Amino acid sequence: MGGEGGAEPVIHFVFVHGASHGAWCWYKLTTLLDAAGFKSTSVDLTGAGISLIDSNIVFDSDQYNRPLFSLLSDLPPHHKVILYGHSIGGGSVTEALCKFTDKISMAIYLAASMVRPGSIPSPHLSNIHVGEEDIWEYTYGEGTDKPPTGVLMKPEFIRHYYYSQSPLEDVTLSSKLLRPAPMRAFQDLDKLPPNPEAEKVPRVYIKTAKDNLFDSVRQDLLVENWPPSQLYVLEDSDHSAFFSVPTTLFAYLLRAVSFLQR
Ligand SMILES: CC[C@H]1c2cc3[nH]c4c(c3C)C(=O)[C@H](C(=O)OC)c4c3nc(cc4[nH]c(cc(n2)[C@@H]1C)c(C(C)=O)c4C)[C@@H](C)[C@@H]3CCC(=O)O
Repeated sequence: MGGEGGAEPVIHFVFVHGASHGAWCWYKLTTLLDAAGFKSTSVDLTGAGISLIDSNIVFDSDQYNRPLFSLLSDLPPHHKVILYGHSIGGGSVTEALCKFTDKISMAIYLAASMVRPGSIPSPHLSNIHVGEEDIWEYTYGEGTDKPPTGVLMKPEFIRHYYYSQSPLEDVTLSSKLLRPAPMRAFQDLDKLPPNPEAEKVPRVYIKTAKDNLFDSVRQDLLVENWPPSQLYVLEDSDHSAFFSVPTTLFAYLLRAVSFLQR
């Protein structure tokens, strides 16, 4: 899996965050993995985390995903990784799966967008609609007469929708780190041509049962439309399992990858 040339192949996880989040959100899970001897890398997509780019000038999914694509294209020959995406980060995972199929041994989707390449995603899959105010705050980087360029959840809704079951310290920290997400980059995620080779890579879906943002019905719909090889349910998790149930998430991760070694 790792193929470093040493005695034991290194199992290497690559983590991809969802909207407004960054590499920082994986700190609990990567601490557990590193302590257990695995290799883990968390990326900041363009305009997220500590990326120096303003998300209002991220125009498409290729630009948004570039840090992930660079990481995958720089891997040594025969080195494969396990890609792990949260929420809309699942769209980035699927794009990477299609572009770098031979670099990926497994794709794991955590409460994530998992849409089969070549299919037309149902409009019911997402509750987030461009320009609607409600729980979202929009940024108009090109003027108010143009479509919005950025989107961020309003502070008063963050606890309920992202982190209802998570420790308060994580909510406090996240509230300071969330950044507007690049609307235009999301609009072309999940619009991929069919890719039979990418479909051969094993996929795992992890459902979050106490999720106030991406409810069970819509997660089930994704799973039904593109059945994964393994399905797990985190009964006590909100949308952000990396904060609310990190140790169960770690255990499921180990169980999921144990199927690769058989
Ligand atoms: C507004 C347009 C754009 C979009 C934005 C968006 N999607 C999510 C967020 C934002 C700003 C979130 O905050 C949440 C997330 O990543 O949390 C960390 C998002 C989700 N998106 C999902 C699925 C999903 N989204 C879209 C489309 C868009 N999202 C717009 C283009 C699709 C498709 C294919 O159209 C899908 C399948 C979930 C994984 C989460 C929760 C979203 C929800 O409850 O609706």
